[in-house]
Amino acid sequence: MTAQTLNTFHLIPRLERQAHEHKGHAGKVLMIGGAPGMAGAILLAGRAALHAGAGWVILDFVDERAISVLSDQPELMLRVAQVGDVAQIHPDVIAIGPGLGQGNLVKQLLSEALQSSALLVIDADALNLIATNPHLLSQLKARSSLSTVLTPHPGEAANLLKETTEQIQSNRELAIQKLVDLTGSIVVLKGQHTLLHAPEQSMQVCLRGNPGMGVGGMGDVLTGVTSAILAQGIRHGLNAYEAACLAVELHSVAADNLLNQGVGPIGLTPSEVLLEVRNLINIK
Ligand SMILES: NC(=O)C1=CN([C@@H]2O[C@H](COP(=O)(O)OP(=O)(O)OC[C@H]3O[C@@H](n4cnc5c(N)ncnc54)[C@H](OP(=O)(O)O)[C@@H]3O)[C@@H](O)[C@H]2O)[C@@H](O)CC1
Ligand SMILES: Nc1ncnc2c1ncn2[C@@H]1O[C@H](COP(=O)(O)OP(=O)(O)O)[C@@H](O)[C@H]1O
Repeated sequence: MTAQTLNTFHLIPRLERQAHEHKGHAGKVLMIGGAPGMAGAILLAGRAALHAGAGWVILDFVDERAISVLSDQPELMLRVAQVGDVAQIHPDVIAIGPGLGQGNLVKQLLSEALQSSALLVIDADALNLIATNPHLLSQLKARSSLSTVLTPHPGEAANLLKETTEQIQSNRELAIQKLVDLTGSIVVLKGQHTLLHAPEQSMQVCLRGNPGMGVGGMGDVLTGVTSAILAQGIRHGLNAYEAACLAVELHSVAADNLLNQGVGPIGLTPSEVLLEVRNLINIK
């Protein structure tokens, strides 16, 4: 199979806000992560979701101590993660994984997310948990079609397929096909020339982006942007595959725009990229 080059910006007008719309039309995103030492990952994902247009963004922190030090974005709703939150909050989209860590509570939170009817974005440690826990994998497979987006980098893809990073990178198209077959989900295989694929969808490749994106937190921003586009797409006529494709292209083009403005590649930050994503979504 040969991937088609991603070309999604014609979808942006569908996200346009009509005069009568309120935050409910932009969707509610619940993000779960932020274990000790990794609060920044979920905070970046949350800030990205906010700047990419989600109506509400609620961050569930695994590390309760993190909440008191994170006050630079008061629009975010900060909570301590607990079993039962998904049922209480009723999110449109759940993103789980950035800085999630491992452990029993985290497994229960992931299992709860996998059983919910919300759209799901699964990243980072949540992918590694699925890779080592057949019960979580079967819960993932039981989800309805095109309701879940997985965003592995090559290391996480290797864990899921029980291969090495080198094997993944030596044939990325084969790897993403195997990931789709294994999980039945929308898969975003990150890295240079990010690939997207899903059951019954055509494989896409993103030829945008640059090595300035190789910095901790850049994937967390993609998780946030993807969640926000999914959340807005529900009431704006974008399916989850279209939303994932648009998010990847926005993220990469934002990083390229910054490069063209003389920002980076060395020292380009995820925080700058998420602001440029907002600029791109609002261009008419
Ligand atoms: N501010 C915070 O709090 C932040 C917290 N974070 C959180 O930290 C946790 C650990 O996540 P992590 O991804 O950094 O480490 P990890 O899973 O060991 O994978 C690294 C290995 O994967 C591979 N690999 C990756 N990309 C590749 C590529 N393009 N091309 C090829 N290979 C590639 C590569 O493997 P190698 O080549 O070495 O075999 C590499 O060594 C996680 O929860 C995350 O959310 C981060 O989000 C950062 C900001
Ligand atoms: N050389 C590159 N060219 C294009 N995109 C890149 C390059 N390096 C990294 N990226 C992108 O940056 C992001 C890094 O994500 P990830 O590895 O999950 O980082 P983190 O876990 O630190 O947030 C992905 O979207 C990836 O596609």
